[in-house]
Amino acid sequence: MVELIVDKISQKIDGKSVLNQISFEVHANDFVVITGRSGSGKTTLLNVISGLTRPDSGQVYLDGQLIGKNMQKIWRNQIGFIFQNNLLLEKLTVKQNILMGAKFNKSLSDQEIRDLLAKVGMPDVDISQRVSTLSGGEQQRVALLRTLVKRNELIFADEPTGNLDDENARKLVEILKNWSLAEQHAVVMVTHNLAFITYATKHVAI
Ligand SMILES: Nc1ncnc2c1ncn2[C@@H]1O[C@H](COP(=O)(O)OP(=O)(O)OP(=O)(O)O)[C@@H](O)[C@H]1O
Repeated sequence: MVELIVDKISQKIDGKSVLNQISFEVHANDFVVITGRSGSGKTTLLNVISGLTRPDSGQVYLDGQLIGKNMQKIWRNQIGFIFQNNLLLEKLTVKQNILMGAKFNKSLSDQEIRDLLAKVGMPDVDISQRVSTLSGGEQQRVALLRTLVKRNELIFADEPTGNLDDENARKLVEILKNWSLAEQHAVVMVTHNLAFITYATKHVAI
């Protein structure tokens, strides 16, 4: 079971204090929601806790190990990422895009892919159609599945609902939340949408 400890992270950018002594812990099943106004430092914090940038002070530990260099192996095995602009390969099909995630783990049968699509409210989609023919909300759900099939114990999501209308945004967050509960996995989600605090096991306001 994954354990992430964020310990007194502080960061200045251009002399301005962006993060000030931020601490929280993430355990299996946690759904951590990080909120803050635009420019408050949400993405900066996510970059620090995922090891992309070093903080001015403070530490981040993943399963007792200090996060720092050599993160690639950890990303592949333990951490999945979801961003606002998930880059699907537009010329490839729904199935091919989802399998790109699965290749890190195991391959999936067509029926398993259809079952996954049904779970995210897309039971009738043709898995051999190009993703470019799907709506923006559908593409975002395919991108979410591509990450989920990697079966990482921890997912970092940076404004994953950014391009979606309210209804589709809520659906996507519910999928993530249900996945976290069902698989005992953890999610750290950055959002400016305060409505999503209701899904949180922990709320970090910055
Ligand atoms: N590379 C950089 N160079 C200069 N300033 C930066 C850089 N990256 C971030 N900043 C500044 O740091 C602050 C925090 O930025 P950050 O992107 O973390 O905010 P955010 O909360 O994610 O914002 P948003 O919700 O608008 O995406 C902002 O004032 C931003 O202008």
